[in-house]
Amino acid sequence: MSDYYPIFVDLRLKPVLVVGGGNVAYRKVQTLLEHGAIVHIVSPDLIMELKDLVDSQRCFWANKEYSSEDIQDATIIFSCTEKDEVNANVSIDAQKNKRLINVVDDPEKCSFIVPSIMERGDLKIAVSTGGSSPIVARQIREQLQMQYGQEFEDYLSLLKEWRKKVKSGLSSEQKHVFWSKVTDGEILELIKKGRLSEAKGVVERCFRSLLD
Ligand SMILES: C[C@@]1(CC(=O)O)c2cc3[nH]c(cc4nc(cc5[nH]c(cc(n2)[C@H]1CCC(=O)O)[C@@](C)(CC(=O)O)[C@@H]5CCC(=O)O)C(CC(=O)O)=C4CCC(=O)O)c(CCC(=O)O)c3CC(=O)O
Ligand SMILES: NC(=O)C1=CN([C@@H]2O[C@H](COP(=O)(O)OP(=O)(O)OC[C@H]3O[C@@H](n4cnc5c(N)ncnc54)[C@H](O)[C@@H]3O)[C@@H](O)[C@H]2O)C=CC1
Repeated sequence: MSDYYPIFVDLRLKPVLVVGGGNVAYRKVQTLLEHGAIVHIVSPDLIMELKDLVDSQRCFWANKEYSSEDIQDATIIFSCTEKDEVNANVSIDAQKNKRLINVVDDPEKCSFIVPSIMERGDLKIAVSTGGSSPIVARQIREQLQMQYGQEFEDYLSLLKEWRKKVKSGLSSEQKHVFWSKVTDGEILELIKKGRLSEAKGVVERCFRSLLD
């Protein structure tokens, strides 16, 4: 049986607790903010980068050591301290309260782990080694970034634009022909070469030819 079930969670406006104010906490906070979470940090100190985020009101900070009541309504909790005992307490409290918990230096105490992620518009790829080697997860993410370039952003938004029209305007057989044609590589190649309007024209013509 596999340990971790992967899902993509909508964290926009959801309260998330981060315990600790060092480099690892900073890395987790950055990704959380990029995904719209409301981040509450509890730590007796913060590295400068986190202090800047607090000063610019991008997240909240309680300047204190962690205690059980800090959990409040956080749906997801990250324990990012260097102290085993503190991390263990946060993990116990989180599990008692049935919240999801990530303990950064002990996969055994985690109910979830964080993958290495890359985005190209609507394309999001998350890579995990199940904790076996975070460095390998990062290296694979870097390779994927080279393989899937910026062109995927325009490519996917163009395909998305057509989804509604195709859904209501074509039969299931025609749909199959349409999607096979527009995803056969030609459109992607044109976008990659910076010829987006030409690519749009090819899609349009493909749609029309199916209606004839
Ligand atoms: C289990 C997990 C728990 C969790 O954090 O969720 C975990 C645990 C640990 N990481 C450690 C070390 C490092 N981790 C990184 C980086 C990343 N770590 C991330 C995730 C995870 N790390 C989860 C498993 C992911 C998986 O494997 O699927 C990434 C993917 C995501 C993120 O953090 O946002 C992010 C790369 C993001 C990117 O660049 O894309 C680097 C720096 C680097 O490599 O750049 C180092 C230093 C080099 C080294 O020591 O390896 C240590 C040892 C600490 C020690 O020995 O002191 C532990 C503890 C242990 O394993 O016991
Ligand atoms: N999962 C991951 O991605 C990685 C995990 N690690 C591990 O993560 C841990 C943290 O690493 P760093 O951020 O570099 O450490 P750090 O020492 O810079 O930061 C630890 C932070 O925890 C705070 N803290 C300590 N006691 C606390 C308490 N009682 N309540 C609240 N906050 C408290 C400290 O004040 C400090 O801000 C280390 O144990 C390290 O081995 C390291 C690299 C990557």
